[in-house]
Amino acid sequence: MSARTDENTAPHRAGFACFVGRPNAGKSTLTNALVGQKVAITSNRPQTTRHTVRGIVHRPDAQLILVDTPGLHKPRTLLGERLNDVVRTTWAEVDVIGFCLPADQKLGPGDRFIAKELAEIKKTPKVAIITKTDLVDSKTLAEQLIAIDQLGKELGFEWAQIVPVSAVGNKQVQLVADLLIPLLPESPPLYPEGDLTDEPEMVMVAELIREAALEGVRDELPHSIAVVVEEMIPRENRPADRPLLDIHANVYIERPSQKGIIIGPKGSRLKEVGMKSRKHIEALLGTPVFLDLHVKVAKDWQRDPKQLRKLGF
Ligand SMILES: Nc1nc2c(ncn2[C@@H]2O[C@H](COP(=O)(O)OP(=O)(O)OP(=O)(O)O)[C@@H](O)[C@H]2O)c(=O)[nH]1
Repeated sequence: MSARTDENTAPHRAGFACFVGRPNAGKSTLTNALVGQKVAITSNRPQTTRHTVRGIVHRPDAQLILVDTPGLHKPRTLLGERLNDVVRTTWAEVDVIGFCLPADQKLGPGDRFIAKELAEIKKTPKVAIITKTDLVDSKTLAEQLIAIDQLGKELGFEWAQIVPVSAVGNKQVQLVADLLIPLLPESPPLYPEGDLTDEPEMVMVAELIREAALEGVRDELPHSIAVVVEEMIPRENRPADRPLLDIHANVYIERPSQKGIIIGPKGSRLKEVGMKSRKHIEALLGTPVFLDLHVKVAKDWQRDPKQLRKLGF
């Protein structure tokens, strides 16, 4: 199959891009805005994107496959080290890297740490994406643009582009895709049209539950929650026009003392987590769902290689 769609038009391009940046930089939100459907986990807590989730932007002349990675950070646990490995492996494999920097925060040591790592990946074009521009005035934005340009120069490389965007305010979201696409190789489409993600459904369902469980919990909890979907089976003997999918999932925490926080008074919080995530799961899978959630303690799972494997890391 030729990469050219027509002799007079530009060649078809297809390839992989990943967004990097420190926790909370807005990577997941931008991925969702570009793909136009909720595929990556977002939350106002740092480091919630554990799995590599791909969203696909389909255009007549291009296919942009987005790989959403966890934030690179100083590893304190075995989980932290594994996450950083995932990030580096992803960087080395993609066609273009989008470095997300929030407009409302001055460049800090965290950004420099990532930028230095990026400078090591010489061959891959790097686009600086200034996120959350709705939070700042034009003067602050201009200063950020200059600072980012300078950062590249200090580290000995040029950004292929620097583009400001607001995923929440829906400003310049399409422009981000417009600028990334020319940096992709000429290639026919790599995925069937209409595919939004190739993440296994069970992992995405687990992410949705985890996202709901993270909402409004205390600071110490986010890194201690893992969700595993044990099974998803269509309920038997349902009328054809009223199917029901039974989903059994376990919410893992590290210490018995965390159980109360997740479950809430008389189970009220867990019920809410179930209701909220069920809505998202039904939207994702397009079928009514019966969600059965259990909270389990997996002692110190972040430090235990066997548990990590079991929980999918
Ligand atoms: N005002 C505003 N807020 C944004 C924008 N994009 C993201 N946010 C908020 O910033 C927070 C973090 O966004 P995420 O997309 O989860 O950030 P992330 O970089 O994926 O975070 P990690 O998964 O922790 O690496 C959330 O509360 C978002 O709602 C934006 O364009 N404008």
